[in-house]
Amino acid sequence: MKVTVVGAGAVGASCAEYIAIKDFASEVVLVDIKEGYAEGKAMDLMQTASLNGFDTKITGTTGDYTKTAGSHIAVITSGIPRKPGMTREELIGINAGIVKTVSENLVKHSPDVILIVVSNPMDTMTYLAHKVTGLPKNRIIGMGGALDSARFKYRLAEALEAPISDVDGMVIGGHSDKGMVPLTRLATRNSVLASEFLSEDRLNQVLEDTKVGGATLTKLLGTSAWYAPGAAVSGLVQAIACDQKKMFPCSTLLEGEYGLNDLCIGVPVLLGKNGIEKIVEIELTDAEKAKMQESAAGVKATNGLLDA
Ligand SMILES: NC(=O)c1ccc[n+]([C@@H]2O[C@H](COP(=O)([O-])OP(=O)(O)OC[C@H]3O[C@@H](n4cnc5c(N)ncnc54)[C@H](O)[C@@H]3O)[C@@H](O)[C@H]2O)c1
Ligand SMILES: O=C(O)C[C@H](O)C(=O)O
Repeated sequence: MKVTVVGAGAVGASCAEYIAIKDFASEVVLVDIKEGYAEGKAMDLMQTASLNGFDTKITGTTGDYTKTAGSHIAVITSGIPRKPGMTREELIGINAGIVKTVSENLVKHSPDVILIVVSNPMDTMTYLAHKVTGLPKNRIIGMGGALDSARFKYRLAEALEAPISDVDGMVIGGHSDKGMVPLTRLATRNSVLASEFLSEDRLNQVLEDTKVGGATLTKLLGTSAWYAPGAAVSGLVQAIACDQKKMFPCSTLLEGEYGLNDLCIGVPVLLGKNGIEKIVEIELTDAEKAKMQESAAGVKATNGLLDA
């Protein structure tokens, strides 16, 4: 199983590291535009192999896509991250051009590839990848909900004063400060609804903290986060590589599902060897449906900037 990761920066390198540590891929190719950078990151990571006990071979290249030929899965993390005070949507001007060129290059050398889009604004970049490659919808996956759900569980565990392994929860909707829809109604501690333990106010606080999870870290770090994003991507890659049929909220092209059309947005999907093998439609309340509609309107407004 060959995996390419484009962008050897914070998220790309973290993602490559988690993939290698989990030791399910034979090969990871890192690609960057900065001369020598991907080669350097690959060498540094390979020097952790004997320490961390993995056999995955990691190599790096400065923009030579022939080295990515025959990739089963490719992750796109190339692009600029936001700085404190910015929104993800403000990155579109620079990142759209990068994601377009990178997607074209990847598909040219690996026509059967499954793409995982990470660069922000992620839902719009996933939609753009569809437009430029024309790949079937099961083979283009946007990563956002897996990360947002991990942050939701972190905040739930904090509020419940419970170990994280005790809690479960999911975030759907757009991967943006305003567009996320954490499903607090369905959050649980060991199958018991979180609302049995937490007041409505406390659950709302969990919801609000989750939605600004990325912005909170960006303020602390001066750039956006990478450990949890890298881990979340590696989870999606593993689910596909190992045909796990695992459920994650991912950004996918909707054609009527959830009453939405012609956009990519986060909904639960099953991931296996074919990429997105099923979009899971769960029954939402009227309030949750309204939030999804609002979130979709935000994503569509950003998509509209692609043509501008
Ligand atoms: N979807 C998510 O949940 C999520 C999570 C974290 C970060 N992100 C996004 O991922 C992107 C990367 O974040 P980061 O922190 O790793 O940034 P970074 O600056 O550390 O790394 C980005 C890398 O991309 C490279 N790059 C730029 N143009 C390229 C091109 N044309 N081809 C190949 N490489 C190119 C840069 O040289 C750099 O090394 C940002 O857009 C960020 O907003 C998304
Ligand atoms: O917050 C960001 O800009 C990066 C990423 O989307 C995240 O949620 O960590």
